Amino acid sequence: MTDVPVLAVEGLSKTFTLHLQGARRLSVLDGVSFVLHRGECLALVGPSGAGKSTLMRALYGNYLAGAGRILVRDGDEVVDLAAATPQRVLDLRRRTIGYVSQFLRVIPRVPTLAIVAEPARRAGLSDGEAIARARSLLARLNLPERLWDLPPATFSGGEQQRVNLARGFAVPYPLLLLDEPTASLDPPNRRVVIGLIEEAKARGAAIIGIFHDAEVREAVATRTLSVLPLAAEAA
Ligand SMILES: Nc1ncnc2c1ncn2[C@@H]1O[C@H](COP(=O)(O)OP(=O)(O)OP(=O)(O)O)[C@@H](O)[C@H]1O
Repeated sequence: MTDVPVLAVEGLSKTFTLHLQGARRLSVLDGVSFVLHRGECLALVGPSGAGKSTLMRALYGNYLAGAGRILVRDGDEVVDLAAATPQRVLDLRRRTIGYVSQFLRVIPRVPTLAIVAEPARRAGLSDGEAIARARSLLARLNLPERLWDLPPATFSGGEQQRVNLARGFAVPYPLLLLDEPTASLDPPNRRVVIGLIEEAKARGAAIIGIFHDAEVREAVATRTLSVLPLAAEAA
C-alpha cells in the first residue's frame, strides 16, 4: 500500500442552502480533485471567501459533500469519507485524520493539560504517555507551565491557538489538516510550528494547510492548490 495516496479527492462539490434566505443555494466547491502522498504539504491558496475552509471542513467530515469522493487511506483500507457513516468518520478522526481549526472549541472547566492529552488518549496511548506527550508539546510551544492546570477559556488568542496546536500534534496522524495554524502567533512560536510541521512531514504525514502567512507557507508547502471563487449562484 505504500504507493497508495494518503488522500485522493475526486470531483468534490459543495453547495450551501441558505434556509433563512428563501432557500437560496450558494455553490462554493465544484469538481475539486487532487491527490496527496506521504510527506507532502499542500497549501490551499485563493482569495477570501473562495472556499478554502469549506474544503477543509468537508475533508474532516464536518460538511457533507454534495458530490464526489474523499478517499482516505486508513491502514490497509481506503475509506470514502464522503459516503462513510458518522461512526466511521469518528473512527477516522481518532487515529487517521487530525484537524487544527483556527479557534479552540472545548468543554468548559476542563484544564489545559487534560484537553491536550485527550486526543492522544483516544488514539490509544496510556494516560501517562498521553500526559507526557501533552506536557512536552505545551513546553515546546512556550505555553507557561502556570497555565497548564487552568481551563483555556480565558487565555489570549495566541495561547488558545497553541493549546489547539498541541492537541493536533500530540497524535502522529497520517493526515493532518491545518486551518491558519499561525494566525495569532508571534515569530518565535511561528518558527516552532514550522518545526512541528517539518517533523510531521519527515515521519510521513500528509498535510493540507491554509497559511495566510507567506513566510510560513513558503517554508512548509511542497505545492499549492488554488481554490477559486465560483462565478454563479447555484440553480
Ligand atoms: N455554513 C455555511 N453556510 C452558508 N454559507 C457558507 C457556510 N460556510 C461558508 N459559507 C460561504 O462559503 C464561501 C466560502 O467560505 P470559506 O470560509 O470556505 O472561504 P475561505 O476561502 O476559507 O475564506 P477566508 O480566506 O476569508 O477564510 C463564503 O461565501 C461563505 O459565506
